[in-house]
Amino acid sequence: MVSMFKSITVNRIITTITTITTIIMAKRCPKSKRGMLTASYAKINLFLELIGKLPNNYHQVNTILCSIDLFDLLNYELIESPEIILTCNIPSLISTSNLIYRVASYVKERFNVSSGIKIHLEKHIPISAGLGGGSSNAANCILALNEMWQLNLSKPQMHKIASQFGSDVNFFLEGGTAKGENRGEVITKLPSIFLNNILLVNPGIEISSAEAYKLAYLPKKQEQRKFDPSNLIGSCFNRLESGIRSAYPVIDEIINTIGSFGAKVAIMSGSGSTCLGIFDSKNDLKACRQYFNQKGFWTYTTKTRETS
Ligand SMILES: C[C@](O)(CO)[C@H](O)COP(=O)(O)OP(=O)(O)OC[C@H]1O[C@@H](n2ccc(N)nc2=O)[C@H](O)[C@@H]1O
Ligand SMILES: Nc1ncnc2c1ncn2[C@@H]1O[C@H](COP(=O)(O)OP(=O)(O)OP(=O)(O)O)[C@@H](O)[C@H]1O
Repeated sequence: MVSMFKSITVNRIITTITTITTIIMAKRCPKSKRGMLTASYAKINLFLELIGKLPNNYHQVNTILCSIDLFDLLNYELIESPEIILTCNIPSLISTSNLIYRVASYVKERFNVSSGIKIHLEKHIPISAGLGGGSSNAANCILALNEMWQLNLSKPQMHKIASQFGSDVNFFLEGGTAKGENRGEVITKLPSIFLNNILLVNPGIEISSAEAYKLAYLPKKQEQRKFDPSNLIGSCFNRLESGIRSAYPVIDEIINTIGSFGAKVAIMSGSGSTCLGIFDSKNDLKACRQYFNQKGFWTYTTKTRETS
């Protein structure tokens, strides 16, 4: 009897040790994922000032970026064959110039990955619209492939890759609220800025970042604005806005109209063409949204997010 009791106790101890070891091993060596569905969030720029020109001819910026709850969906699936297959609900984005394809090809080659990947992009973020959709997808791809291909890349390694694919990609590796400096790729995380009742309006025109920067006025040092978090609403500003408002009267009209519906902030996001209004009153926002919907413009009601 005593010897039977002893053997049950020993078995229990062995089982417990085996379970604990399995959990520890699983945490250290996560199983390779076969598939993964992710959200790739957009951003708005609450503030963007031009500080000067960099030796590489890019503009030196000081910008405040916030993730918002508008997103594309990206589905990743491991495949045995070594290809990178990209599919998308918008056929014109199925191309080797898509940032997702470029990032995946680069990572595969740089880290000698033998397996392939099938990626499906379901696009909801308007394109060339100042909401960073392509950059967000690129960052999402770096983070996802790191897991799917078990690369164990550190955050600094991922940031190094990100900066090669655009000035906004580094922001999307972090998300939430952040300051962007240099050409935008030097990111400092900031305490989250919570903003609700944000209306996005896009008239359906695409504006490239290159054009927005080309049209911008570079202010002298004493004219440069500063972002003051204690005066958040009064600080919202975009130096790229006035050049675009002159070149595209529809953007000027949208910003004026958003203001006339009672928004406390009415500015352009990033390089445009999306404009945003921040409202105190939900009813004012609804009326404004309805006005632009009737004109056939794309609209979206959103809020800021703590992560990307
Ligand atoms: C407007 C913002 O979205 C604000 O967050 C970004 O500054 C733009 O980021 P992006 O679209 O990722 O831009 P990139 O792909 O890096 O650059 C596209 C083009 O925009 C111009 N460009 C971009 C960033 C920068 N700081 N100065 C520039 O002059 C350059 O002509 C560059 O060739
Ligand atoms: N995955 C992608 N999603 C959207 N656009 C992409 C993607 N890959 C490449 N592009 C190309 O990148 C260009 C800009 O796209 P994107 O939508 O990121 O602009 P944006 O929102 O103005 O970006 P930003 O705010 O960073 O200036 C377009 O010409 C588009 O065809």
